[in-house]
Amino acid sequence: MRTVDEHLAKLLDLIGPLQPYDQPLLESLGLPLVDDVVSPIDLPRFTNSAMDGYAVRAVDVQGANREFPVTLPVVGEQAAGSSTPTALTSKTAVKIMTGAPLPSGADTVVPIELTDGGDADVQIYQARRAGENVRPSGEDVAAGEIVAEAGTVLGAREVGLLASLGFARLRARPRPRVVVLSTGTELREPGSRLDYDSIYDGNSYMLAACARAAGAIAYRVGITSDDPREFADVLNDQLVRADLVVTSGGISKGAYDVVKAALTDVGTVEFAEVAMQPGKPQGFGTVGEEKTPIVTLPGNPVSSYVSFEVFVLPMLRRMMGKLPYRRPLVQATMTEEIRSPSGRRQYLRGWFEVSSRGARVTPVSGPGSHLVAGLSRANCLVVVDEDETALHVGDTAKVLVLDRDF
Ligand SMILES: Nc1nc2c(c(=O)[nH]1)N[C@H]1C(S)=C(S)[C@@H](COP(=O)(O)OP(=O)(O)OC[C@H]3O[C@@H](n4cnc5c(N)ncnc54)[C@H](O)[C@@H]3O)O[C@H]1N2
Ligand code: MOO
Repeated sequence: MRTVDEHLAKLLDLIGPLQPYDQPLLESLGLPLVDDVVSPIDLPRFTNSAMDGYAVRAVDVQGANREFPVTLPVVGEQAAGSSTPTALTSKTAVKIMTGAPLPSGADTVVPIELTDGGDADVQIYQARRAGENVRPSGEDVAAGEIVAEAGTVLGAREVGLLASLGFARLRARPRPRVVVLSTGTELREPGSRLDYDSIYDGNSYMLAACARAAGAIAYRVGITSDDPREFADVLNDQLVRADLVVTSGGISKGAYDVVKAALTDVGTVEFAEVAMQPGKPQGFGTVGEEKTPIVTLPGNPVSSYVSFEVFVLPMLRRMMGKLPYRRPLVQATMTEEIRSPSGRRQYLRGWFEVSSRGARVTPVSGPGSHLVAGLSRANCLVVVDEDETALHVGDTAKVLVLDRDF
């Protein structure tokens, strides 16, 4: 049996980062930048007022108070976006709004609450220091400065900054298009009627959701039967829109293992056993003229989920240019004992929490790879290495905390 790490290395070899292109800014949310972004402008663009009030020279209002206000003539008004620059001479004031350019000659702004709010003349009730309530141009960003480095994953704050700098589009790698197929004659679409031995197709929904949560575009094709010909036809039809195909089921040792039957000796697909639990049977390779990568996951739902986490998620991240490829392991203290057979890396479902006592993890659900409700109650996977057979209360466990950005 090959190890998880050996298998993952082979999968990562199968694909590379997708070709970047200019994407609309909002579409690049969650994607890493391909290039450093250099600011074309200063931010603030121009020196402006932080308050609604009066732009003045600090020396002209020195010593002002409610008993002895300083009175100045109001020589103009400056609103944000009015496009007409104003200037101010000694011992005058310009009425100004928040965000409006500071008139030349002014060096401070007296908030309107500290004046009588006059239009022709204004009484100033409190002195301000030079620079108070003034937002200097370039204070935040200077033109020519690198504001975001290549590799930065764009979140809401970065998108806000880049829009503020005038970027409508950015070079980023496309989201991989993932075609998800589930196989099994026993499967039925949710919402349809069940026969006595049929079950609903949970996996194609779960895997499509996993792909979407990873930042990919998921095409859930749904169910194909255990007929290898039908599977091969559906697969061929889908290749045109796939950067990666992910299948579930039909790869173990049963009489109707459709994926294995259809893909053995086709393209470069190979089937292997990986020293992990769940997720022992695995397959991968390329199919079709374009050599589209395909990963065939086991049908047991928990096996499918864990295989996606461990193998497909790193592939999608590599295609998008996101680092690291693998979800980081964190340490947590076991609150209960767990046992594990040696020779296979175990991924046990757990509940991870951080409190004043530190990070702790508690096993959730049994180890059966059919226990989907148990899986849904977990928020992490406890990773027990191949050579470990037990973790005791108080031991430090390695944990993959699910659903977190990294
Ligand atoms: N003789 C052996 N039998 C099995 C072995 C083995 O080594 N020797 N390995 C077991 C392991 S481990 C796994 S995992 C499974 C993998 O089997 P397949 O990938 O071929 O999957 P299926 O047989 O098609 O299905 C397994 C199980 O999962 C259910 N299933 C399948 N698809 C879905 C779906 N879309 N939604 C919900 N449930 C699904 C299916 O009904 C089966 O119960 O093989 C073991 N057997
Ligand atoms: O290894 Mo299978 O993937 O346990 O259930």
